[in-house]
Amino acid sequence: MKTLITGGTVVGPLGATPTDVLVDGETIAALYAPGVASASGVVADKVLDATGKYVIPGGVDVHTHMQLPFGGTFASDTFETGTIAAAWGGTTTIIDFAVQRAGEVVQDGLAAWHAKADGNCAIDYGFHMIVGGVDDDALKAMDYLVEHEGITSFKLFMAYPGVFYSDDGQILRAMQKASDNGALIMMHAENGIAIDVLAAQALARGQTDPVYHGVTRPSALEGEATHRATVLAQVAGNTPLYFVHMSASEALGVVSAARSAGRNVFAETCPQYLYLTLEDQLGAPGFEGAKWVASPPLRPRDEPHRDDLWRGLRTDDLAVVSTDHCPFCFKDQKELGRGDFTKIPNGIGTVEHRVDLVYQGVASGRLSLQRWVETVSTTPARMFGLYPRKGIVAPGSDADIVIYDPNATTTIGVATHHMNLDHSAWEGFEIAGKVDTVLSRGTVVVADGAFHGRAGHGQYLRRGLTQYLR
Ligand SMILES: NC(=O)NCCC(=O)O
Ligand SMILES: [Zn+2]
Ligand SMILES: [Zn+2]
Repeated sequence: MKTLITGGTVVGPLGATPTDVLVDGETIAALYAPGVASASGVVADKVLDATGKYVIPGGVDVHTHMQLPFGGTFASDTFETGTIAAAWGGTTTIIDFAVQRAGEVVQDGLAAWHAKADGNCAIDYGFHMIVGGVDDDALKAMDYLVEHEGITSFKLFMAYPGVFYSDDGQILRAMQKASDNGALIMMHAENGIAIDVLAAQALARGQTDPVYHGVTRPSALEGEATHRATVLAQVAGNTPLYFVHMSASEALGVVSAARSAGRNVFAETCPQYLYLTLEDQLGAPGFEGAKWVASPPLRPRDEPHRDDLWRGLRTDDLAVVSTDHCPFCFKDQKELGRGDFTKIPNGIGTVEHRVDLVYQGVASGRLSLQRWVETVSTTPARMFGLYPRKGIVAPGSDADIVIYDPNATTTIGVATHHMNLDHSAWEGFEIAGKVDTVLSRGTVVVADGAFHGRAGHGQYLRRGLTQYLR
């Protein structure tokens, strides 16, 4: 089956160029200057007219938590519902986090994630591994996963004592292992020990509302943990280090300084930290703010975090925008924390909206077209060993393609989204631009306002080592 995409402007890291794209089967076969394909007699089974639209590589969301058991419940999107929602939003690859908890065998945690995901995903998927219990066996398993399972990134937590938390010694040992086997260490950098003290003190004062989740996780404690992790990575042998869901100016400053010193230190942020605030969302009246309880928390409106994060995206100090998609319904899930903010399951659902939300940076003049594509697709693919199979519109790459209409508009809301979530953290957000058509490995999965894909189409991706080292 051959598909010719005509009349569009292909956007990639090198710029935006009017180009026709020929897809043959699951991959991109050729790129043509406008009109050259028809003049040279190229015959296709299907023609997609992309006139006036951008043709971009499918989005790569490297931070999702489908069906994650967390906070006494499970993230509400399954691999099926979450990947269908992702496809609607122009994301054609996710990397989800398989989990090993302290005392568990790492390979058992991985098998549990395959059991949830295999045969159920509508788009391609890979896994990182959360190592919740760094010990001799887990360290050995890290080698095994890199060599045999295509899992080349491991998340550690300086937050959540008693759940996923690693102490500095455990972090150092895991970093030493990654220095040896080439894996990337992903870090949740918040000082969880200090945060637990602040949270207990707030509760003792009767401060139980969702906003205190933010108040008790100050940005300085993200900055402190970020600094500590960069020092530990240096001591461990200059381990490549990637900070997840960065929210704070202090943390970004640490990353900028490390990068200026030539270190292999990288970071992602998420749309919630670019747009939403502690006062406007987390501080909503009553218990409403629970919808936006996530860690790190939304930051105060009058502090410089959001502007700094946008600047970081421009300079590549922030290389990636992921979602940290971890949805919990308001009813019965977020409500577990009524009267005690520490019991509100942490997480926000955004997997469907990332490509649109970052495009708003282009629409508002804060980000170039190239940086949009780099931060949502090309760099995540390179960072996590998927390039050039993913992340670029080029001959030989998987035909994961989004036709994006910059002249259409959409409004986000629970009535129209496809995530399994009874509210939207983005309710009423007006979006300039719209995902028009989505191809996943050559198959049209979204077109004409309808989903044409199927659960089970998505393939497991064995990943190589990071390709983003300096
Ligand atoms: N971020 C969040 O609040 N929930 C998901 C787990 C994590 O990434 O820390
Ligand atoms: Zn985290
Ligand atoms: Zn996460």
